Order: sequence, then structure tokens, then C-alpha cells
Amino acid sequence: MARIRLGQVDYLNTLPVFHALEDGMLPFNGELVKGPPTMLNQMLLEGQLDVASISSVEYARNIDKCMILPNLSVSADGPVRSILLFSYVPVTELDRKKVCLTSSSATSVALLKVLFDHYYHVEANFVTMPPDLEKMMAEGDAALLIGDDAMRAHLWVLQDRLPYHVTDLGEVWKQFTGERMVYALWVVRKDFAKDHPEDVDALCSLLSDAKRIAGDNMPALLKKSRRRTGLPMDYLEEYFKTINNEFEQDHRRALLTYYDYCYKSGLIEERVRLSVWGEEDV
Ligand SMILES: C=C(O[C@@H]1C=C(C(=O)O)C=C[C@H]1O)C(=O)O
Repeated sequence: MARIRLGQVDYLNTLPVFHALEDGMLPFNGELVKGPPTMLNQMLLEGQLDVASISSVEYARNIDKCMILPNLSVSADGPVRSILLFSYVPVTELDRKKVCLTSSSATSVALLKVLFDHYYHVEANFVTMPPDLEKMMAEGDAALLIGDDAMRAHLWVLQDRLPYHVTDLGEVWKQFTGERMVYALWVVRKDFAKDHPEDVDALCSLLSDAKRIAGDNMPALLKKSRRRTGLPMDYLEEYFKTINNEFEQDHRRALLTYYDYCYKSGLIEERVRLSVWGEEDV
């Protein structure tokens, strides 16, 4: 059996899939590589990883190289709590203003641009920076953060009563389209899948078991999440109710809607077909 190099986005929202592997509750003899989405996106596409959770928009940019693994995603139906735009003024007033984008994200950066183009009708100047709210707000008029960084920053804003507008992009997307939003997919490189189809099958069932085990062990997962981020328990409980890790028909329709808007905004080059492992030949 090949030793699979498996990339794990190092945010809480992938833990319901990776928790059981991290804790050795299932036999995984591959390598788990953790990092922010943009790092894993790049490593997978450069062939340094075989399978990874990556930004959903990167799949659309690389359909020739990747296939989606079944029944896995990072999604939310409406407010997501961890894709947040912090701004000094309401979003509609950000025209010609400077918006700092976290260097960790690809999907949410594209989502923000889609919403600016098609929903808010504002044209901003974007700069990319490491995820640090204080530095971003010193540099620009707004800051996009994702994942655990966004949740920690939000708590800080609430605790210090900072006078920022905080906009949840998942909520705005839902208002705009009526759809949920799919932020991440689990993806395998096609060349790896072609050489190791049984290993990909085995990994799919391992990840499916892992998700079930985590769902049955929420208290342990919550404790681990609290240790890892310092976020309050009630906040974490709400977050895990918000995050969904399935990939069903609704998710597919929602994802294709997102890709359509990305295409209209020039953020992806072609309209996309979803190719899912197990549903067709490599
Ligand atoms: C919902 C989230 O989804 C993440 C957002 C990503 C992106 O914007 O590129 C990538 C992976 C996801 O884990 C989040 O991290 O807050």
C-alpha cells in the first residue's frame, strides 16, 4: 500500500474529519501534513501531497489534475462565523477603498470579489497580507479573515468593543443566492489516483469512518478544540453546529452556482464539471 501524503487544513472546521486520524483511533499509516489552505492548495498541485482538503475554488482552477473525494466538504448553510470581513465603514461604502485579504484563503477571497461585483457593486483595491487583524486594519479600510484566525479576531473585537462592522460572507452569500456555500473539498491528484485506485478507495472509507467516529465523540472534539484555540466552549458548540462536512446534491448545486459567479467575475477560466471519485473513471 502506498504511503499517502494527506493534507489537513489546520482549522477547526476540518477536525470533524481529521480528529480520529490525529488521535490514532483508526489505522492510518500515511503522513498527515497540516497547514493553512493556500499552503495545501499549492503543495497538492505541485505533487507534494497526494490528497488534501483544499479551497473549493482551486478545484475549479485545476479540474484536469484533481478529483473530488465523495461526501466530504467544509460547508455552511448561511452564517458560517469564520469567514468575516471587518471594516471601518459599511461594505457598501468600500468603493475605491483598500481591502486587506488574508494570505491563507483562496475560496473566500474569490467569494468576497464575487459579492463585491454582483451584490454590493463596489470596486475596491485589494492587497494580500498575513492574517493579523491589527496590522490589516492599520493598513487598509477592511480586512478579510478566515478560519480560527477570524473567530479569534471576532472575539477580540467583541471583548474590546472595537467599532468595526463585521460581515459574515456565508450569510451574505445565502441572502444573495439562497444557497449554502462550500468552502473546501477533499481532493485527490488524478495521477496518484490512477496508480493507486485501491488506496484511494481505502482512504475514502477511512475518512468516512473518521467522520462518524468524531460525530460520536463530540465532547472530546470540543475539548481538543478549546485546548487548540482558547475559544469559549459555547462558541465552539455553536460553530460545530454551523459547519457541515457533507457533500450531497444541495452542496453540488451550491458549488456550481459559486463557480458560475467566479467565472463571470473572471476568477476561474472555464465552466466546471464536478468529477467525484467512484462516480466515473479516472
Ligand atoms: C469556512 C472555512 O473554510 C475554509 C476556507 C477556505 C478558503 O477560503 O480558501 C479553505 C478551506 C476551508 O477550511 C473557514 O476556514 O473559515
